[in-house]
Amino acid sequence: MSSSFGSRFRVTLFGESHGPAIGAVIEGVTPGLHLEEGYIRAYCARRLARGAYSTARREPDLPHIVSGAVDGVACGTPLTVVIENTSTRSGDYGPQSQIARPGHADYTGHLRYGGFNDVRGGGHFSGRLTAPLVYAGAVASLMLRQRGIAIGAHAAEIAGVTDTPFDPVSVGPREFDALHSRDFPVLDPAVGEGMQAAIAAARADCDSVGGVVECAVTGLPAGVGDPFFDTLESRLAYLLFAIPAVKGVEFGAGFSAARMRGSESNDPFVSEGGKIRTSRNAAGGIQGGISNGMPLLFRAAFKPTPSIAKPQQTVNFVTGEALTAEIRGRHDPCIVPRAAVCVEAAAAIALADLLG
Ligand SMILES: Cc1cc2nc3c(=O)[nH]c(=O)nc-3n(C[C@H](O)[C@H](O)[C@H](O)COP(=O)(O)O)c2cc1C
Ligand SMILES: C=C(O[C@@H]1CC(C(=O)O)=C[C@@H](OP(=O)(O)O)[C@H]1O)C(=O)O
Repeated sequence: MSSSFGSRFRVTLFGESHGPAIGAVIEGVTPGLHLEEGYIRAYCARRLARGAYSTARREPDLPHIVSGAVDGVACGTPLTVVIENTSTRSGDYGPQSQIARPGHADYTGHLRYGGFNDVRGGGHFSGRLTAPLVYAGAVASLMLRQRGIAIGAHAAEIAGVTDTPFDPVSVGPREFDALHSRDFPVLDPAVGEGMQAAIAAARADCDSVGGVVECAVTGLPAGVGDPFFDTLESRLAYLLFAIPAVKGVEFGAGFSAARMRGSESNDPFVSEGGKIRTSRNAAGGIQGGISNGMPLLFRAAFKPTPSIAKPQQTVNFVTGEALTAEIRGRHDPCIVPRAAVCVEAAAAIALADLLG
């Protein structure tokens, strides 16, 4: 069983998409931390379904704190947050409960839990579990903010439409603030229009599209991370791959470094006012698994949403009968716009755990 992560900042997720509630138990919160309601509300709101590019399932996702805080101040003891599921429509899953939705976790979940898993809405596998993940990320971000660490993410690519990338050397809180104030998380709003048109076209075709989230962290001191098994990349990737539908993670130049020469991939060192920096940042701020003081930069690839209305070949995994699946329900035609904050949250949790 592993719905828990971390040792110094530990997050346990619980619940299913169509149960009464989902939530998190968060351990390692700094005693006395002010759980700023406005900050946490705005942070979590970035994950809410909205516009024509999200699922039609709409819920306020109000966090109810049931332990670990008094009058909005963390006690330091386990902080438990409960978020009600208020818009379930389980009838969409009744007749298809034994049908393996291509791309979803119905079949593997059935194998892993001997058929006792809650299949409604993907149960514990659902992207819905990112609501408490994001709440925990908001708390972690408040802790990181006290250390001058800031995190921002944007939809770098959707259906082949690309946003302006972060400047790998100078990216900072100014870009993050702009992103956090926008409904659609892109640096260039005109690009966002193109992305939304591509999502609408896929939806009209009973299909879905994927994309890439780019994330940056600034203010992280040099020297964080350990070889071999606790490298900064490993710790971040571990959390990023917990987000449903993430299929690839790269740091800095990532896979494109495989096509560079050493002279392009190496970041020249410079000394500025007694501080050592690099004049480029192909390393994404990490060398030898340890932060070098430059912005951390990484990208997470999201596959297209698996539940699509287009007829697909599959089987009933109990009887073995061949079927054509025509999936009903309220699904995101693209996960990426809502997932940018999930990537920020995953990074915040990983870093809060590393920094202790
Ligand atoms: C924020 C978010 C929303 C998602 N929305 C949907 C959805 O509406 N329909 C769906 O089939 N999958 C959705 N997913 C993805 C599935 O949960 C995921 O593909 C599934 O659990 C299988 O896991 P895997 O893709 O990592 O193998 C969403 C994921 C996230 C992070
Ligand atoms: C509800 C959310 O996302 C859900 C994630 C999801 C999935 O299969 O991952 C399937 C859909 O839910 P359902 O089929 O149960 O209506 C999405 O709406 C959410 O993110 O809050």
